[in-house]
Amino acid sequence: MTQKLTIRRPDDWHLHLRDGAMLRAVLPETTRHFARAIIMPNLVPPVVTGAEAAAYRDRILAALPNGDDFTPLMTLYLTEDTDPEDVAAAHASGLISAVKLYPAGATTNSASGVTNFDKVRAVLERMAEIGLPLCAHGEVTDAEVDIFDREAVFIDRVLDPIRRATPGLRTVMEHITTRDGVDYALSQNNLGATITTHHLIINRNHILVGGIKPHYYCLPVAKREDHRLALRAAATSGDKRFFLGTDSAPHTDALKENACGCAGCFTATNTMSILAHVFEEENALDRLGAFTSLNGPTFYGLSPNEDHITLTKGETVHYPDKIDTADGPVTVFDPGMDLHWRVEGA
Ligand SMILES: NC(=O)N[C@@H](CC(=O)O)C(=O)O
Ligand SMILES: [Zn+2]
Ligand SMILES: [Zn+2]
Repeated sequence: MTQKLTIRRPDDWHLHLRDGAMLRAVLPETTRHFARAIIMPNLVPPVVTGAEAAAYRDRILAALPNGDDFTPLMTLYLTEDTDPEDVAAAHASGLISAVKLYPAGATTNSASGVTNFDKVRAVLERMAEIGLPLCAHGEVTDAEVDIFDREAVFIDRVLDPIRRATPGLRTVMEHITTRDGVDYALSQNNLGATITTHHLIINRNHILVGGIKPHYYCLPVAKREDHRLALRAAATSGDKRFFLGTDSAPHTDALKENACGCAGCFTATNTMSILAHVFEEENALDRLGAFTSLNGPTFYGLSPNEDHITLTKGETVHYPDKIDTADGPVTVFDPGMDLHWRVEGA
């Protein structure tokens, strides 16, 4: 008997679409399955003002494949010069859904991020007043902190102090990668945590054993197996604090397979197949829809999508190894296993 699973159309609560030729090449990979996505603002230069977010939204809409129904949910990149009034106006007009915090230097295109958190106090307080969520890339950047500890240290030194100092600030811990992240999320209210597809699949051995695998390198870097298991338990638990943010982050092969390779895994293409596989392994197929389609809208105060998708299990599903772009090929994340779930009609 063919196994079938029908869920509400999913959304992606953390997505990098880039711009120009890359945007045009990767956008269909997301809009094929997803109805909405939180669009990351780490372009070069970053999307800082409401006017810049409006222009970026227009470029995304102009690049949409014919007939695809997709809503980009825009974000602003928080800098030490961000104007609370501009943020509030962008929120009031319905243009933006969140503000993104990058500690300066933490990840790809984060040079304009925050170093001195006192300088963004007024913006955070305004956001708490108006109910606008803060999405945080949760890693400290101090040279003396080991890269595998940077998420846990961020929670203690930055996130928890911000939340105590700004009661009511709705916060999303983006792409959590540790048991510490899961435990902190479970201890809080008014807080969500996105989990990526790839962090449910890989641990740090996948990056480093048998030769360095640049296509498994992303930030926050994958941690040891115990942390991956904690993420799988959280994602498949149904707990409303956890939802999908693929963090699908395209970089060309030339930039990944490089002496100083870029961080980011490109998972838009095969994410739904991989997630169905993971949830089936965890005996949690009945909770896939909560993770991909219900918990995110609940956190962001939106309705779940009205329409549905159906996944069927059958023969091995083949995805392209690479997506062609005018800038060069982008490698699709390899989960290292055969996939059998496919989204019907797509
Ligand atoms: N996750 C990544 O490894 N890379 C992201 C940035 C980010 O989400 O931190 C990117 O923009 O390439
Ligand atoms: Zn990030
Ligand atoms: Zn990201």
